[in-house]
Amino acid sequence: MASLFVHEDLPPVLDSTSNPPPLFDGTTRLYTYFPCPFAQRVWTTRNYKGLQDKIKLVPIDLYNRPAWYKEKVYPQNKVPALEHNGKIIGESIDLIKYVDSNFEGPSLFPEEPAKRQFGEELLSYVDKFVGGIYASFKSDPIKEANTQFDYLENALSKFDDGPFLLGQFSLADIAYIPFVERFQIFLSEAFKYDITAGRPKLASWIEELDKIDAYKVTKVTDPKELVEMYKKRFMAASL
Ligand SMILES: N[C@@H](CCC(=O)N[C@@H](CS)C(=O)NCC(=O)O)C(=O)O
Repeated sequence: MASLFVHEDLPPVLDSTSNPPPLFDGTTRLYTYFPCPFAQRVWTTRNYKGLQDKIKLVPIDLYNRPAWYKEKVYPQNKVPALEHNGKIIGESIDLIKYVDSNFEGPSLFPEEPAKRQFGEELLSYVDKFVGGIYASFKSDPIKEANTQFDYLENALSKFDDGPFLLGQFSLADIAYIPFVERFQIFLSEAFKYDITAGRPKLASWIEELDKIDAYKVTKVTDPKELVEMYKKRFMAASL
């Protein structure tokens, strides 16, 4: 089934001066921070499944957080978090699986056992992919980027019935793309490294993802700000 995405106006961002929403009133809420790649995974999943009316976005200003968020919503004080059926659930990979399994809309995980198995493998590997690249900014980003993006290029060869990691668009693509998007910007800007050079499957994967509105509306809006943030956060010692 194709995406049920519909365009929407984004709600205002809540900060330390904002009142909490009427918590645990039966509304399902996704607490988010628009620039966060982890939260972006859940936002994209929600959009693709057409759940704009069922899961309300509650954007939080992470740099000026309302005290009630930690006290009353999510003691871990991170995003994303989902308020659903009187409970708060966190962790983006658990959440994209949860939203896919517990809400209506097109399924984002295939039925075929071989695809399910590889999908789980990709979802287990994603922290290594992300962590490896983050850690390498202080040492040898080119070497690590070669390893990690070759891994993706290789993974994209596994199924040839579509341009995505499991053939059709799935949770596996949603888990990786927010980070690939950011690494593409940063590696190009800071190291003149083009992640798609010599990787045709990766290039067409990104191109196809860019055609999916549910993802497109969640993309980085200010690449310059991202580059500055990455420099400060991951390369501070070398500045
Ligand atoms: N493992 C978590 C990571 C979430 C995370 O680190 N979110 C960041 C924003 S991108 C956050 O909330 N940081 C606030 C903090 O750590 O205080 C997930 O996958 O959801």
